[in-house]
Amino acid sequence: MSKPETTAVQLRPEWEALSRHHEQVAGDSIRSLFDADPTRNDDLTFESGGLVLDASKNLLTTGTIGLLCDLARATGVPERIEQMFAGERINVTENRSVLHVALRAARGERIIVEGEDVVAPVHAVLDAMGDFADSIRQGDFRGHTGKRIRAIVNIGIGGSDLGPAMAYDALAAYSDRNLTLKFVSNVDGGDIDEALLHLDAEETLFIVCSKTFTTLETLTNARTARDWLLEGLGDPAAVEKHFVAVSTNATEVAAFGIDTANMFGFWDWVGGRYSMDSAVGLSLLIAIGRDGFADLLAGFRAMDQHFRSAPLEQNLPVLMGLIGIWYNNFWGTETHAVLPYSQYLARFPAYLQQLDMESNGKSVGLDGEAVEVQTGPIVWGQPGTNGQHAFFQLIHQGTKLVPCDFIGFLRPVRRVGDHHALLMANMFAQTEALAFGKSLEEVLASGVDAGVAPHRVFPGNRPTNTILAPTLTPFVLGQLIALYEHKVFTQGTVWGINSFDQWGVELGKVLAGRIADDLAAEDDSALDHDPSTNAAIRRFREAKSVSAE
Ligand SMILES: O=P(O)(O)OC[C@H]1O[C@](O)(CO)[C@@H](O)[C@@H]1O
Repeated sequence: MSKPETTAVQLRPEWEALSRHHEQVAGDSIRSLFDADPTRNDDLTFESGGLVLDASKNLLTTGTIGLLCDLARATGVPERIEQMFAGERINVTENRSVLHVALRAARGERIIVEGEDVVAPVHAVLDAMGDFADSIRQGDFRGHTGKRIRAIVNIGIGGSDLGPAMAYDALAAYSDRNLTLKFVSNVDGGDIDEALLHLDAEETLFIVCSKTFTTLETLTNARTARDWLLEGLGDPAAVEKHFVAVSTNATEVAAFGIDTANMFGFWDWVGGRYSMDSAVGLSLLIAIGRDGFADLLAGFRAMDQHFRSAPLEQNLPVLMGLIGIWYNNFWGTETHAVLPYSQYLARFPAYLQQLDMESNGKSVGLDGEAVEVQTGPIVWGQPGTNGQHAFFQLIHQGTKLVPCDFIGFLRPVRRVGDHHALLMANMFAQTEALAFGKSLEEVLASGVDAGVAPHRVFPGNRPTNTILAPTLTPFVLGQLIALYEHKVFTQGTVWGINSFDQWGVELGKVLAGRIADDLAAEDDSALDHDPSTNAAIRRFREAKSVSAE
């Protein structure tokens, strides 16, 4: 691996300029910023394809945005965007291109990587997925005993689970309600046990989804699913009609016993957490149909084009990335909350946790040296209004500064009474309360007892982004996901890290393999872990021998 020449970001004059700027503005409040410039939201509201970002309830000015964009230019964000779209091997530790943007390129577009167009094969797989989905939705594809497929179980984990699972919930209103979809990920047997509880083997299709097809959880669950199917149908030939695979690894798919004719492929230039718009989205495509999936891809594509072409000062993913850096690196915040005001997006924060934290949870730079600035934040969140009744207390009155993204929709997916207006009233109220708070004088003036008054003060000055979209459609979901994908890339570029590997997950996997052997071994004389781990293994072995008696 060649080590690029880089300047540590904290040594750049643009970083220094931001540090000085922070000292100058640290005493400002969001309230004082609005007092000084009552129309600042006009200058701090940005739009792309109907998606609106109002960044005015942040601890920043247009001057801050200018300085942050200078930093982005100095660290090569525009060049890195071009390198990604051109298929350069920017994932240097794995020597791979990073081309999830090719997954949503329009039919007929060409992206040439090492002499080969990658867009035509993408559309060949999409076409095969669409045909397969049609045959299931129309009842042409049948199970081993001739019954229609009515339940689909996606078996995968991480990027092979979170994306389709999140999007299936998000787009439930667009899904074929005659089909039941389940997502099984955890190696905890309870996951698959519960998922299979009310399913009929004759009507169930398993999609075994794994980029590598070597992942312990997925293969363990897939074997359990196969046993369950064979127990139900009694004929090994049934596997062919009830199992398909999504993978880059045909050899392992065949070794598992799935005919590679029933495999939907993708490529090593698609990272797991960037893969939901590849064949990894097969379960989703079956649920929402090929047109729905095409709309989703069009939404991704619209945001890709915006990211590639909009000036940095107007570029939504770049701005969200830079605002995150402003808090993470200059205000010292540790976490970032994502708060969708949509029950359909309940799993969006969990999806973003992998996208963001697996991408930017790094402490070594592209040059192999330790990074000396803070990198990726801890990402967390829950849908509104539920979060309000759980952890918003801390965001309003706690000692920690938590920058938040509030995501809402102008119209509901389906109107149910006046729920939507109440939902959105809450979202707007929260961002107002967080920004402007309620002073001691205001609390006292409202007649509150002086002894209790301090407890009822809202300090305000808590920063939020407001993201508004017309309504939650497949297109809008695609825009939102791509918005966050490119935000993460922007941040990784400024910090000088590789957002596309995940070596940090490996050690635990290796140790788990060794410990699984230890748990199954005849005796514990060979245990060679630390004393605490050895003791835990012994406790487990003892409990096992007691329950076996
Ligand atoms: O799709 P696979 O190869 O089963 O991997 C699943 C997940 O495991 C990880 O490698 C982390 O362990 C993720 O990056 C990936 O999305």
